[in-house]
Amino acid sequence: MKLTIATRGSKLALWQAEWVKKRLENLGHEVDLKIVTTTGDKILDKPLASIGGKGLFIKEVEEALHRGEAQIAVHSLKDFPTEYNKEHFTLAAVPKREAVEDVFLSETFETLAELPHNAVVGTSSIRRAMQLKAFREDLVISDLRGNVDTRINKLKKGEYDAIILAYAGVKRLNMIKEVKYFEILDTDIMIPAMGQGALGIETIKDEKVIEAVKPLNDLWTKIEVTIERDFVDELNLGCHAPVGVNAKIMVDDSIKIKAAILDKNNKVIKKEMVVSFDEWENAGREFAEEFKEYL
Ligand SMILES: NCc1[nH]cc(CCC(=O)O)c1CC(=O)O
Repeated sequence: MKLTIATRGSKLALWQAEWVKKRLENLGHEVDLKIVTTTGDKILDKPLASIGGKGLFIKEVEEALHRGEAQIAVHSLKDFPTEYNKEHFTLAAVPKREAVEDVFLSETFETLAELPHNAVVGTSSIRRAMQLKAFREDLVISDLRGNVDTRINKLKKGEYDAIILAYAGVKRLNMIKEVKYFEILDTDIMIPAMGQGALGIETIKDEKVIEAVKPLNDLWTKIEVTIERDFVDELNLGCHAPVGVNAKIMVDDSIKIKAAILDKNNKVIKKEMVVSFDEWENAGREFAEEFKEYL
């Protein structure tokens, strides 16, 4: 069928929309892209958490769906709020997740541990900042906004000793080679954001459209990200809040969940839980219970 995908215009968003377009075309559909500019794209001088948090990269894209200009929106799942317009739209498919980790990038230092005392690390994410500080109290966190390519250019200009980004985004844009040193950060040190590394394919509530994108869904990824999203939702936190959460289905089918939050005294609280596969549906909300007393 004829389908239009609404997407943001950043290089990463376009790469992701093109990725979905190609797969839908392989399934025999005819696909166009419709590019939309969002509030999150326009305001580049403030940390995202300070401009209202939830849905900054979503609103204008959903408006294009409302106006009938597109039936599908492709998002970085990480930026897709747990509370969205479920009356009109649905998260119809989550493709297989890319690398979930964050990555350390530097022109001068090989690893995070080898950074000199008081080194300046660029990130505007409180999730990353709180975990960096927990790992190395001396590190100086400096604001860094912009698209993935903009942030890497700022690193190369020498404004930071290192920066932290989602590995998935850097990989998709094939930009690892632009930077001298990179280190994939173990999720024990840097717990990723909910849904990090995964795409969210949102559609209008039309059976034909939903059926068209369903083959792109990866059941394992869907289960992992559902646990992560339930966890964040249960704690009433947005996607720009100080919360890291990662669920991973292990080779023995058990599920390992890790999370870190910032408590009311600005201390990082970190816990891990292992559940059996058949408990996955309640796992995210149950795990969240263990964090409620700290918020
Ligand atoms: N917050 C912006 C954003 N949204 C998704 C990604 C990367 C790709 C992904 O996690 O799927 C990024 C960049 C980053 O955090 O480095």
